[in-house]
Amino acid sequence: MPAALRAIEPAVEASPARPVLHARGVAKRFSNGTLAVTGVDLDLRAGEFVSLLGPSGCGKSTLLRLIAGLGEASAGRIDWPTTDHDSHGRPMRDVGFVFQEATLMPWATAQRNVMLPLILKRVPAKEAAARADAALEAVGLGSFLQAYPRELSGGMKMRVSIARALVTRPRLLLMDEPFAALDEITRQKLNDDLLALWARQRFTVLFVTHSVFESVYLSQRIVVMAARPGRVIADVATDAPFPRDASFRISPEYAAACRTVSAKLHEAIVS
Ligand SMILES: Nc1ncnc2c1ncn2[C@@H]1O[C@H](COP(=O)(O)OP(=O)(O)OP(=O)(O)O)[C@@H](O)[C@H]1O
Repeated sequence: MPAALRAIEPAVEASPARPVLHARGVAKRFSNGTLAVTGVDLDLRAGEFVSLLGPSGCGKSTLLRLIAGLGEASAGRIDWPTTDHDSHGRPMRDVGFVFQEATLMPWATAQRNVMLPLILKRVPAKEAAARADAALEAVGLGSFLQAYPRELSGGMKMRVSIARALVTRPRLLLMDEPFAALDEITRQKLNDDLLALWARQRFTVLFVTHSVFESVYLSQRIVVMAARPGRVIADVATDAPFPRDASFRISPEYAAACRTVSAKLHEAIVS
């Protein structure tokens, strides 16, 4: 296996049966009284690509943040059945997070940005640099290691952000509308490149989007949420085989899956 791929190999073997996350009855009420999500059940298995789809305000980001440990659930449980626990019995969540904004350090090169999570884990600088270079190569930025964010396009910045999230080989990659701010052509290219990377590495992905088309193109399962209060109303499997490419986008199978998911999204909006 080329070094670039080995460097961001996931810590978990891809196995469709191996559970990564098991959430039951998860609720979050904020201090102002807003019930952002309630009664959420969600299972993720190793190597799965799952999308969370729903209208604005249905609690997609809140759920992602709870899974990442960036906030406590008000009720319910989020278990990590195959994850080690620390001495206080807390799960070592081991997630990578990609936000809608690339959130790069503007004063640092692409390489230094991607090294950051490794440096925070006290990985020696030389090893961190080598792993950052390999991760950047894997997202197609091998020639931009020393570029600063201001020298990169929006799509390239997002690639750096993905490399930074994957460089620690997380058990679960959480992506919160990562491509929403990009133009359609760049977005489709990044969809393709993300799928190609996922096919090689088989990390587990939970991907938040507003787009039916994006969710159907990328995912094996689409979890549809409704708002007020935020809750899961459907879990739709998309059986089309991988790899998926431009021909899938114009296939009857894709159109049919988009219709099914659109109908669920419509239910979510009117419910
Ligand atoms: N920190 C907070 N304090 C109070 N209410 C919040 C907070 N964060 C989110 N909310 C509310 O919780 C609900 C769910 O918000 P959330 O951002 O999770 O939804 P979303 O589906 O990700 O929305 P969008 O698609 O617009 O990003 C909304 O009503 C939102 O206003």
